[in-house]
Amino acid sequence: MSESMAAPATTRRPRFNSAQVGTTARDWLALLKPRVISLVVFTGAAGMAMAPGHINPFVAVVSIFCICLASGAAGAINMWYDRDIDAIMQRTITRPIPAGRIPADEALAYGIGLSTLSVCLMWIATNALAAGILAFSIFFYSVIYTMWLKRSTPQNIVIGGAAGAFPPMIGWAAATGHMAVMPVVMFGIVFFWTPPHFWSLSLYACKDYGRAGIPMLPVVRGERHTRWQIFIYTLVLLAVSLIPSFMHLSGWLYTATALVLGLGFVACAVRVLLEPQDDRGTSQKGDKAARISFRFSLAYLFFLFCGLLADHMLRLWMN
Ligand code: HEM
Ligand SMILES: CC(C)=CCC/C(C)=C/CC/C(C)=C/COP(=O)(O)OP(=O)(O)O
Repeated sequence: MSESMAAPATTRRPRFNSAQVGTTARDWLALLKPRVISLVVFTGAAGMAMAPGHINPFVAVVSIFCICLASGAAGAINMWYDRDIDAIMQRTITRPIPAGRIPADEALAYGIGLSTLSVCLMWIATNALAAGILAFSIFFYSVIYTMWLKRSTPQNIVIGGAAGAFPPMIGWAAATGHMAVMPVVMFGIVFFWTPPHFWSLSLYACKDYGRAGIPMLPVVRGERHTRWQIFIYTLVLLAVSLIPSFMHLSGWLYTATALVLGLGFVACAVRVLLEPQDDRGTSQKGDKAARISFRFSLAYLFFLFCGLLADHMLRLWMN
């Protein structure tokens, strides 16, 4: 399959509004990709908690709420734009727009409205830097990743992953009004975590992406190549995760956490690499190793940032 692919034709539906189809609150919530938000918000809160000085608790809660709103709003714009391919893929066919429970134009208005609200509220509650990075993250995910990269290159999530890596920087900026090395390192960790996170899933969602014409790595370069890329990126991630230790930004507790989790992730990647497969690299075990690697990726990021926070608190307490 070529790297530059035409977007699939948009599904045509009769015009209707959400009152006519009995849209529920659950549908509006689903548009925000709430489970993804939970981890995005946690990384943003971690960036804020790592920052020096004291942040007013009310401002902290409002800032975290803004990251939550922004991430959800970007997810809604993503679902609006991707409604044609979401209607083709098994994994996404029951989403509110392809299932006909929310009209596409209402989803777009919702996404734009929440985006505007989140950025304005962040600016009022904190500062221009935090609001600016928040606005840029929404733009990066909904326009650069969703509308451009996702349908045009198998490197889509490597570059697009930057969108999801900004929240620790947003949290830090909200607390301090400026940037520093630590939030940039946290950005780097999430950035290099994204490829093994997503490519693990893409190995078992490969047929769906192929059918929808999306040039994800296993569709374009094959599953064997993707297995190697997952392995290489987990090694790079292990190295990047140790930067806080080498730069004396964190202590032994974080170093031990990063080593244990990092080696665990590398072990998952080795299992993905060595899983019994046919000549094309397709698993003969129902993609068990890739499913484990995807689940481990979520636990990895959560516990790594827990380790960073625990280490930070321990050092504050010791001093
Ligand atoms: C461009 C970057 C990313 C891509 C392409 C990506 C892709 C995906 C996909 C396709 C899923 C499956 C969703 C489903 O089952 O419908 C998923 C799940 C998930 N992602 Fe990512 N992801 C990215 C970045 C992130 C980031 C930055 C975070 C958080 C820091 C994150 C957190 C999660 C979580 C928590 C889930 C599990 C959701 C669930 O249990 O349903 N992802 N991701
Ligand atoms: C503050 C802020 C704006 C943060 C943004 C956070 C962010 C970029 C999250 C990305 C999460 C995600 C599920 C991407 C998948 O999109 P996809 O379209 O490839 O996946 P899909 O096929 O499941 O829709």
